[in-house]
Amino acid sequence: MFPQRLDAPQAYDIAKAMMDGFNRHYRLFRTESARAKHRFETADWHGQQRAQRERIEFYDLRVKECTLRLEKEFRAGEQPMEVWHQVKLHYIGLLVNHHQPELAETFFNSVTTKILHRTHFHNDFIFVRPAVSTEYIENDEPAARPTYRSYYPSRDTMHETLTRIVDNFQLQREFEDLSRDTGFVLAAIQRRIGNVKLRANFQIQVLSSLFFRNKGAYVVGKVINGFNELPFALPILHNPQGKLVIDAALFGEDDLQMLFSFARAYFMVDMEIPSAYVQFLRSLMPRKPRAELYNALGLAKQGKTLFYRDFLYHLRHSSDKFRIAPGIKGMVMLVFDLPSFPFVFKIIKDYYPPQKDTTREQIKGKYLLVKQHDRVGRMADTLEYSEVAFPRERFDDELIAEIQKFAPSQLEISDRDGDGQQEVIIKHLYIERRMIPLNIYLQEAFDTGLQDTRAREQMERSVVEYGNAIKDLVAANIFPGDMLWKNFGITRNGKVVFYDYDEIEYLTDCNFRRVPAPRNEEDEMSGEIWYSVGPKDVFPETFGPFLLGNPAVRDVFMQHHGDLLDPAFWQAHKERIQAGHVHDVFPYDPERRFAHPPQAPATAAA
Ligand SMILES: Nc1ncnc2c1ncn2[C@@H]1O[C@H](COP(=O)(O)OP(=O)(O)OP(=O)(O)O)[C@@H](O)[C@H]1O
Repeated sequence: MFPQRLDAPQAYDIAKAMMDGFNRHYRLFRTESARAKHRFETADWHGQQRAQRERIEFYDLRVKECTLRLEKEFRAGEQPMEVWHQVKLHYIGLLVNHHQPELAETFFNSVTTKILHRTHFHNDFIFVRPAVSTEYIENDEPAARPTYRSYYPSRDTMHETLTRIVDNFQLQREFEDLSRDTGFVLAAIQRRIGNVKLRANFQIQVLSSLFFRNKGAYVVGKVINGFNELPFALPILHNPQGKLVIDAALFGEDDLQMLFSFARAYFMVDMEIPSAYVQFLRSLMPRKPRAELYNALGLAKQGKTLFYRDFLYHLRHSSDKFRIAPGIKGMVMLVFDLPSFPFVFKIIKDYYPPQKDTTREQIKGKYLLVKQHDRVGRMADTLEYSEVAFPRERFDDELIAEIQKFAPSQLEISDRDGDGQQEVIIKHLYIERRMIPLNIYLQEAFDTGLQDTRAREQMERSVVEYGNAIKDLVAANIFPGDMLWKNFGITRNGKVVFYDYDEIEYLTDCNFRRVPAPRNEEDEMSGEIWYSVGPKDVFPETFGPFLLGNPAVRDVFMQHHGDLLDPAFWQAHKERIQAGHVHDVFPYDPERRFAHPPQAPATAAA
């Protein structure tokens, strides 16, 4: 029932306290994101990575703070439901001119669901659906920057305009030769658009904040001509002499999808109106769900909310059943999927075989490590949910039996919300993009037969990419632990991505050792490991027998990645990282990099 009067005085105060809590959160989030520019200018790479990691924690801290305040000042948990109903309505009122209303609604949900009982998790009390529109929000303050800027060059002024676009970001560090680089960009644009006639609406639109991640800053925008739009991104990096360079020009949806991939760390972007950024980015990548764009901007809680809404919507508009995911079953994770939906759901099992010496807490710790670490395009991001309810009739019986057997503590089948429908409630799960497991992908090639050119290419590409994936992880200080093919998947654009995190370690925590020479004949003949092995010892020479049983696979692997079987390779990377080196990660093919002429080495330290 809609209340005709908002007559509970404490309702406004609670709503206001909640809004203050959110505003404080966004202020801190934005300040940290805005500082990325200075860290980039001063080449503070460790600082940038630390900030990327720490910012992820901000949200939960602020939710906790706000929940405590509501309990302390208003005894929020004891308030009757009429009051809570009014709290939501007051809050909507406070959102009318807000610049981040969708984020503030999610914050409201996060706090409220900590206080109210599950039976009240519906639209009267929380924002199951958004109440306030994010369309056409503008910041009218006089000094406000617009979300994006438009430039209207002619053919003759294109070069100069491109230079001005980059100049307008006012980076406080010198370019090596900006005009030369914008010349490269111009040539790349011309290769794309050729000699087409420039229409009346010809323009370049550029988001007014740079996107920062690791050692890069990215200009993001689009070229519009008539009915055509060409998305682009320009990575700006430091060259070895410490001067700025535009490193490449990325164009089109595919390039941008790579840049904004779910397998990479989140960007730092100074945004007053995030929904306007998302809308702009969506025009560049229409197939990318909004949830993933919010994630990529570091607004992961919003990503999670939108993902869940998309998921419920998909459930309503589909009829297939959840099933055990195809592939080799995990020893620590129970994995299921819904064939019509491109994600997998992972539950930590209650017990594991003896070779998996781990605990639920340790596994959660590893997943958290991946979330906070630079994923370098090689580790899938996961969304973590608790108490997720699914309709029972959508579950395959075999899957229920599997969960009952391996993860009974995580399963409840009941009608918790009292609507007469049985639900499967999973206490804790991770959700991640579904990929084709690499073992299945390779098997497809073997089944077709390697005499077939396409099958052979599929095999070769997978093996080369697999090694590249491991090398990228190594450069990012990650030892994947379990490198079997089944723990890697192929994404839509053919990239190999790792997804089995329970044995992951920092490279710098591992000891890479050579297998010692046998002491005597007995050692040599023994099928057992006769030398002592510490918990963090790794013997790269022993990887071969597990991975390279197939001679064709072995040939390709040894040709491109034989160094992965040499302890010296791992040790050298470990030492580089320990010496403070921060690797370069290019979210594009190295061939795309502009060929900058080599510079004389710097005389002073940059
Ligand atoms: N993102 C994904 N896309 C597709 N399939 C997946 C995905 N994640 C997991 N799987 C499937 O589920 C299986 C088990 O997943 P995972 O490797 O995460 O579990 P695990 O218990 O950690 O495995 P292990 O026994 O190797 O430690 C995989 O072998 C694969 O077949």
